[in-house]
Amino acid sequence: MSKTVRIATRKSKLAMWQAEHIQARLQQLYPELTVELVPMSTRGDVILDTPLAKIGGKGLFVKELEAAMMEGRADLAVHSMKDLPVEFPPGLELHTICEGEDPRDAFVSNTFKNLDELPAGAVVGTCSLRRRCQIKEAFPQLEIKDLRGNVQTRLRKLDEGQFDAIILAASGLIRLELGERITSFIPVTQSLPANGQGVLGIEVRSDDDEIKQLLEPLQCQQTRYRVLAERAMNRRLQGGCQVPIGAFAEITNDQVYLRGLVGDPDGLQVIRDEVRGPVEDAEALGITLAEKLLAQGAGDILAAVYQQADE
Ligand SMILES: NCc1[nH]cc(CCC(=O)O)c1CC(=O)O
Repeated sequence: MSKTVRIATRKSKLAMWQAEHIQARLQQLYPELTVELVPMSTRGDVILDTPLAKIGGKGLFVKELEAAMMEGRADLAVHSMKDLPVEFPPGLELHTICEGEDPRDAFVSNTFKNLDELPAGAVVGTCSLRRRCQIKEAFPQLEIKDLRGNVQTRLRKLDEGQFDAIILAASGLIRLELGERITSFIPVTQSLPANGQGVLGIEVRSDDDEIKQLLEPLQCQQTRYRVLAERAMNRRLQGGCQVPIGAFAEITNDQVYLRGLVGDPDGLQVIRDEVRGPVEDAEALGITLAEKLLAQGAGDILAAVYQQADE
C-alpha cells in the first residue's frame, strides 16, 4: 500500500515548520506512507499593510486551506490553535490537539531586558490587542505601535531600530530556532497568553476516518483539556482571534486552573477572573469563566472594540 497524505499549509516559515513537523512525525510513524505538503497563500498573508485588528474577519488565515480540504486537494491542515476561529465549516473538524510549546509571550529587544526596564516613551511593537491592552494597563507611559509581518519581518523591523522592543509568542521563535532572540519570557501574570498559544491543531474532513486513525498518536490529552477550557471561554465571549481576550489554562493533577482577561486596547478597563475544577469539566469551566467576565462588563468592552474595528 502506498497511500499519499497531503498537508495543506500556509507558506510562511513558521507555518511551513509546523507542517513539516507533522509531516516528519507521520513519516516516522508510518514509513510506508507518502506525506506531502501543499503550500498556499491566504488572505491574511496577502494583506500586509493593514493592521490585523482592522481587517479582522474570522478565518483570515484558514479559508484557503479549508477549501483545499473540501475539494480533496489536501487531507489535513496544520494550524496554530491561536489563529483558528471557534467554529468550523460543515464537513470539517478539529481532530488533533498536539503537545504544546511554551505558551508565554516573549519580550525581544536589543537594548532592554524586560518591560519593567523600558523608559517612558519607549516604542513597543505588537499588533495584538491582547498584548497592547495588558502592556498599556501596567505601563501607560509606553507607546505601542502596530507591527505586522511574519516572525522574520518583525525581527528585522526591531533590528532596524523602528522599535525599542517587540512582543512575539515564544513558541514561534523557539520553533524557528530563534530562541536566542528571546530577551526574556513575560510571566503569564503580566501578559496572559491567547487561547491556544503555542499549540498545534490538525483539521480534517469529518468523514475521513482513515486520516483520523493515522493522527491518533499525535494527540496530547493534557493539552486537549487546556484548549477545551480556553476555547470554551472564547466561544462564550464570541471572541474572534483579533480581540483583547486572554485565556490560559494550566493542568495539574487532573485539575484545571483557568485564568481569563478581557480589556479595552488602551488598558483603561481590564477585567480578570479565574476558575478551578476537574479536567472532565474543562469546557464547562471555560463557559463559567466567560459568564463571570460578562457579569463584570466584558460584553460592553468587546462591543466597543468590534465597533471601532468596523469604522
Ligand atoms: N498571530 C500570529 C501567530 N500565530 C501563531 C503564532 C506563533 C505562536 C503559536 O504557536 O501560538 C504567531 C506569532 C506570534 O503571535 O508571535
